[in-house]
Amino acid sequence: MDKVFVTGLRTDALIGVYEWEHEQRQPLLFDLEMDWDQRAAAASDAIADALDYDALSQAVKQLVEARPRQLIETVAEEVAQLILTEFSVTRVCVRVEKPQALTIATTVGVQIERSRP
Ligand SMILES: Nc1nc2c(c(=O)[nH]1)N=C([C@H](O)[C@@H](O)CO)CN2
Repeated sequence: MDKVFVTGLRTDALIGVYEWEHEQRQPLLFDLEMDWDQRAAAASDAIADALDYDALSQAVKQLVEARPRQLIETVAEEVAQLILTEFSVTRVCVRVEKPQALTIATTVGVQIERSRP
C-alpha cells in the first residue's frame, strides 16, 4: 500500500502525570504514517486528490496543544482517531516521543497502529 508520512512533527503540549507538567509546556514529537493510494493524485496533479500533509499536520498540532493530558497513550489515541475520521484514512501509525521526560534517556514514547473498518 502507498503511504504518506510526516516525521518529527513538533508540538508544545501540556502533558504528564506530575503537577508541574500541567503548567509547563514541553515538546511532543510525532511520526505519522498513513495508508493512501497515490494514483488519483498523481494522475490529476491536484491537491484535492492527495492526503494533504500540511492540513493534517496543522490539525494534529491544534488537537495536541488544545488541552492538558496525563498520558502520551491518550494523545496517541486521539491523534489516530482524528486522522482516521477527519482525513478519510483507513490505516494510520502514530509514534509519539517525549524527549524531555527522562534525564537518563534520550527519548521515550509510544507507537500505535489503528485502522478503520
Ligand atoms: N507509559 C507511560 N509512562 C509514563 C508516562 C506516560 O505518559 N506513559 N508519563 C510519565 C510522566 O509524565 C513523565 O514523563 C514525567 O517525566 C511517567 N511514565
